[in-house]
Amino acid sequence: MRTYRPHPQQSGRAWEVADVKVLQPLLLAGTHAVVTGAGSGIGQEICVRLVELGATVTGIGRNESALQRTAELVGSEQGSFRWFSADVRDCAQVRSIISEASAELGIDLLVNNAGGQFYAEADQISDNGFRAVVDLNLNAVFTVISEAKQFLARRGGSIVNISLSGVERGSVGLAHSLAARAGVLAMTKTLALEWAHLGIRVNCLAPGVVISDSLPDDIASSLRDHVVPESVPAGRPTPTADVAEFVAFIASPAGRMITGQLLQIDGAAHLGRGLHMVDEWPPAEESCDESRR
Ligand SMILES: CCCCCCCCC/C=C/C(=O)SCCNC(=O)CCNC(=O)[C@H](O)C(C)(C)COP(=O)(O)OP(=O)(O)OC[C@H]1O[C@@H](n2cnc3c(N)ncnc32)[C@H](O)[C@@H]1OP(=O)(O)O
Ligand SMILES: NC(=O)C1=CN([C@@H]2O[C@H](COP(=O)(O)OP(=O)(O)OC[C@H]3O[C@@H](n4cnc5c(N)ncnc54)[C@H](OP(=O)(O)O)[C@@H]3O)[C@@H](O)[C@H]2O)C=CC1
Repeated sequence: MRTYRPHPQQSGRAWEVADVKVLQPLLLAGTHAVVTGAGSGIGQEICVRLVELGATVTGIGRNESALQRTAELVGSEQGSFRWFSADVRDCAQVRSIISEASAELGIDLLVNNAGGQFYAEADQISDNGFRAVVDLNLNAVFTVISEAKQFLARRGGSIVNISLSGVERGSVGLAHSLAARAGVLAMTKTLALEWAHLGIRVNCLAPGVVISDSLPDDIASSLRDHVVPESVPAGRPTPTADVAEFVAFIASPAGRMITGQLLQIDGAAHLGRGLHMVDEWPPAEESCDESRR
């Protein structure tokens, strides 16, 4: 099987640095953003960058010490960060937090980033397992958006739903998650239509393989050593900073006509052989023969 490596000219330090900041300082001054899953990984990076660009950011997640860590990471010279601990699947908690955080400020940007799944082939996913993943990655997104709508409508805000690269195709081990994310994509396009007259824009950003600090070591090394070389034509993972910068761009005036879109930030992974997030894929020939008997 062919494996992918980064272009040699791009392997030097200049290309590797996480700092891809291209947006103007204080671009988002005076705006209020709500970010779910703010205590780690992509969500944490988004919070740090939005505050740096001058936004007031409200972060939501379950783990208080993780959210506190994000609060410590954000600078204090530009915007500001406060956080609420909540499970995004809990409608009552979401309603009360969104109202408290946004009654005065309204919402200019909502980032639905909280999400995740386990990896299993479809016949290893129980009804409850399927339901749990759809609850987190689809139903909770609708809940948060519904509660935020009245505050987004005040000044015409923007919604960014963090999706998964490959959402329009398939990837082994992700039937539940891709079903949920495909639902979010359909919802994104529909709300972009329904709410355009309110000035609300709705988009999906779909990272490819992101190896953030929050991943357990064994998963991080499996992604780095197997999934990226085998599945990402660009031969490199997607840095969290690239996702954060694009979220800020979409929220800025430069994004004012961008709505109903899916942007896959993935080094062409969605055009490649697909992700195989389970061991032993394709199955050994014996097991194919076995199943034909
Ligand atoms: C192509 C282009 C490139 C595409 C490039 C794309 C790259 C993809 C890489 C993606 C990376 C990420 O998303 S990074 C995000 C990493 N973080 C996470 O994924 C963590 C979040 N995950 C979770 O919290 C859990 O997995 C989740 C199920 C969603 C929610 O947990 P809950 O506490 O609600 O649920 P639980 O009570 O634990 O479990 C509910 C049911 O799920 C079952 N379940 C749980 N884990 C299971 C497992 N490993 N295998 C089978 N079944 C499992 C349980 O047995 C239960 O079913 P019963 O026994 O029947 O009751
Ligand atoms: N890493 C990757 O390769 C890719 C990730 N993605 C997606 O990007 C998003 C962020 O992932 P990433 O940063 O990598 O992973 P993380 O696991 O670091 O981030 C997920 C965040 O969601 C929060 N979260 C999970 N469940 C809930 C819940 N029920 N209520 C509130 N918050 C919740 C977690 O915090 P807490 O547990 O404290 O609640 C955590 O901060 C996810 O949707 C993920 O699926 C997409 C493509 C690739």
